[in-house]
Amino acid sequence: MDSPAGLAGLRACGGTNSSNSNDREALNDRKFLPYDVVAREDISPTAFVLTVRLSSGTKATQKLTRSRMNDAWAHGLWSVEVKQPQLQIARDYTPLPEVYATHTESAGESDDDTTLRLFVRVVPGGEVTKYLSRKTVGSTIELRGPHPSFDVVARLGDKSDKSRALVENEPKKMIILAGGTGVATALQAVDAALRASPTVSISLLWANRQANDCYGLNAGPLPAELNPVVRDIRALQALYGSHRLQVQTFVDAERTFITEAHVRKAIGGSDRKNSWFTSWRKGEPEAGKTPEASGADGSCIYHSQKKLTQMHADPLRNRHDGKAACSCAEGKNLVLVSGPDGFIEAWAGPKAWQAGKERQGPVGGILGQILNQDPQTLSKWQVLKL
Ligand SMILES: Cc1cc2nc3c(=O)[nH]c(=O)nc-3n(C[C@H](O)[C@H](O)[C@H](O)COP(=O)(O)OP(=O)(O)OC[C@H]3O[C@@H](n4cnc5c(N)ncnc54)[C@H](O)[C@@H]3O)c2cc1C
Repeated sequence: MDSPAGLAGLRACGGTNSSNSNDREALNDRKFLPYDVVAREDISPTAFVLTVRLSSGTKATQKLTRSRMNDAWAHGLWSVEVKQPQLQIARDYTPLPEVYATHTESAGESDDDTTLRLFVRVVPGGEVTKYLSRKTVGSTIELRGPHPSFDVVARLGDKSDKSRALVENEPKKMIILAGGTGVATALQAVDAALRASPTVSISLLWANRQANDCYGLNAGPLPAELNPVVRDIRALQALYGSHRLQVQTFVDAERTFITEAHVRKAIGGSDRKNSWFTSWRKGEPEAGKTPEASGADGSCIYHSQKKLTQMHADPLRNRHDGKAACSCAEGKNLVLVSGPDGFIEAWAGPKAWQAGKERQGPVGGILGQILNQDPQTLSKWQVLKL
């Protein structure tokens, strides 16, 4: 995640020039709109999930909000900004995927449901998180968005809504290294990828400070006793199969940490004999494979490694025209790194500022060491710093 005090977290709080009042009063990326807090679930003294809904508006603005949320969910990764009105500052938060629709009967199903769930951790001295920590059911907060981030499904190989064949024919892997609330972005990616294709499998490595942040993930308590994030992960596993969403948790307080060995194992997968990892260990390229054989087009916005270093986010795809967004022969496996700046830097190197936007920059850190040693590996995997 970006530096909270960085420019990405401090977009100007302005209005919209649009003449269309529905447009202005439905969720939009220019004007902040009031949302009611309709539920609050505390995970620990410093972490909680707020469930919010558009405060007012006509049926038309609610439907338009819902339609914009649907576009954002179709895109995959996205965030909204929350404004602290006294200080006139805003910060980004990542809506948790609508897995709650599997826990409740009504939510997420109607065409005017504007519900969003935000997972927030209070940071010491943090202005917006302090403000949000005081919010209870009946409070109002102001939101704008959606702000699209990366389109993980396109990067895995999907070309359009009408042509899912690419992803379905080619098993793809996604490895996610998540630190703390970085799990919100991880869950967006999990939901988007598993929904898109039955042949994507995911390994989520989730690091937390305290055990109760991820308590009950691997066994034990009934869903009602679980915190909302753990409950969502279990619901996703129930929906798609725990073989497709493997989760390992690590707890600082218990001195368990994600290590390079965990990541190598996740990338190498179970069939070590035929994996790129074995080739890399032997210092040999995989038989018959060259970087070009992966089919990645150097000009493709989704699959060119060079282009990725310059990118801030992926454009929204036109989900209905059926046109291929890229002409690469195949997609990429993905390593997603989502968490505080220090976490991202250690695993994947720092992001880079350019022309007022935070770009991906080259892959460094531990993943850089792993991946850059073998061109075959680089041709098949992409790292996204989130
Ligand atoms: C795209 C995006 C999505 C995000 N999604 C979420 C989300 O779903 N949930 C969530 O809780 N946060 C999320 N964040 C981070 C969030 O935007 C804020 O930066 C964070 O909540 C702190 O805001 P603040 O105003 O309370 O702290 P600030 O007033 O900005 O910072 C106060 C102090 O705390 C330090 N600090 C701030 N954040 C952290 C941190 N994470 N770890 C360690 N020190 C920190 C700062 O360096 C500073 O010294 C996201 C950020 C981005 C860019």
